[in-house]
Amino acid sequence: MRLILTLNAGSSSIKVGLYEAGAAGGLGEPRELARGQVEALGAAAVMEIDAGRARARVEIGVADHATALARLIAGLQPLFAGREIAAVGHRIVHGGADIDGPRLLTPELVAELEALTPLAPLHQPHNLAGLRAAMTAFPQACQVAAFDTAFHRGHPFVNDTFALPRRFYEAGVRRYGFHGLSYDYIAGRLAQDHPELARGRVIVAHLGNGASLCALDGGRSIASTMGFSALDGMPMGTRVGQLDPGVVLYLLEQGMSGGEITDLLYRESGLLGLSGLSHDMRVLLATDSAGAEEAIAYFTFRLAREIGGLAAALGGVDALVFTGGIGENAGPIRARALERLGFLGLSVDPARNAANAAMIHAGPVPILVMPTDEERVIARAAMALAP
Ligand SMILES: Nc1ncnc2c1ncn2[C@@H]1O[C@H](COP(=O)(O)OP(=O)(O)O)[C@@H](O)[C@H]1O
Ligand SMILES: CC(=O)OP(=O)(O)O
Ligand SMILES: [Mg+2]
Repeated sequence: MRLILTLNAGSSSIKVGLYEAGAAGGLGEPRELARGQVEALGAAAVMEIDAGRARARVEIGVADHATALARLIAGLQPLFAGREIAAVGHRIVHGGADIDGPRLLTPELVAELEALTPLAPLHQPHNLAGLRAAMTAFPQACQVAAFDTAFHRGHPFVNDTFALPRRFYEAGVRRYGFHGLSYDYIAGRLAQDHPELARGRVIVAHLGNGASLCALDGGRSIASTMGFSALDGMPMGTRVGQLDPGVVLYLLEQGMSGGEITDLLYRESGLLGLSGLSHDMRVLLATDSAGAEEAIAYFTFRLAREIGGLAAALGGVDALVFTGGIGENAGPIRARALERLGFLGLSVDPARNAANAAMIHAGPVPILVMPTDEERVIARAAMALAP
């Protein structure tokens, strides 16, 4: 059986997966052998992976993604036990306006993806660092990209554009949407486990370090809260979310540089900026301080607003799904946002919500908690495209 490695180099975390391809010809499901993750790079970063008979413990020990990814791939070798990696699947956050599915990575495509780096400065360089490390380590393997943006490329024009002069849309200034691998996985799980819901109007809230929501109509994305970049919509761990562009103009006039504003909006804002304490929702929920409370109040208020907005985009809501680290685990956050949404038929069962049960609703509209699995979607793409 052919081995597939998946790399998901996010803004601060790195996730890897090791799979065995299913039946030849791209049929069947990849079989998961192992997975590992580091939440944050840095001196203390260590990844431990257990693949049953083989284990690896990789001391990453650095914050820079290129070195970290090269060390990681070298350290994973014991897991492969002399077997060849047939394909490496990469999460690539930005695929631009035309890419609507996974692609084999060619030098031309890599150059195009490099040019998109300014649109996703927290992700694209790391994704491409993973690609370079994998090409060096596995020159014989085929390299496949699975894109966050691809799942959203069918949005109707009103959800794909800004009201700028039309030439900007033609030049690629569009609402792309992200987290598409996660939404693809959830749409697939819904179709399998709840086909009647999957045919309807479903709002999916992917709440992790990055956070966005997606409106699914019959399993297809019709709108996302993230736009041109992975900054828009929900406030996130360190990203600002929705912001009046007048603020950016004002900051420029005040003498801040582009680089300083980028740092402010991507790295110093969101939960961290509002609380003055931490980007991590677990820390905020466990802390009794005015800053933590205000950050949680803003996050849950915006979450309710975004759900209301997407319900309007869909013309109603037949189910709501929570996923991502916060969505899957933070009952108090779900409950607080849902307090405002009874008018949509969304209300929560406190006991099931506290237990992170698979279904947590008390009202007429199903509310589900579903673990996401971006790695599996990447592995499926690699398996389908590897010759
Ligand atoms: N029990 C929990 N309660 C609240 N937040 C949690 C909990 N578990 C995880 N999280 C949050 O989930 C985030 C990570 O989510 P994840 O989807 O793994 O993020 P990413 O893939 O974007 O790195 C962490 O920053 C943490 O704040
Ligand atoms: C696009 C995005 O925000 O990704 P992540 O949640 O991995 O930071
Ligand atoms: Mg994520």
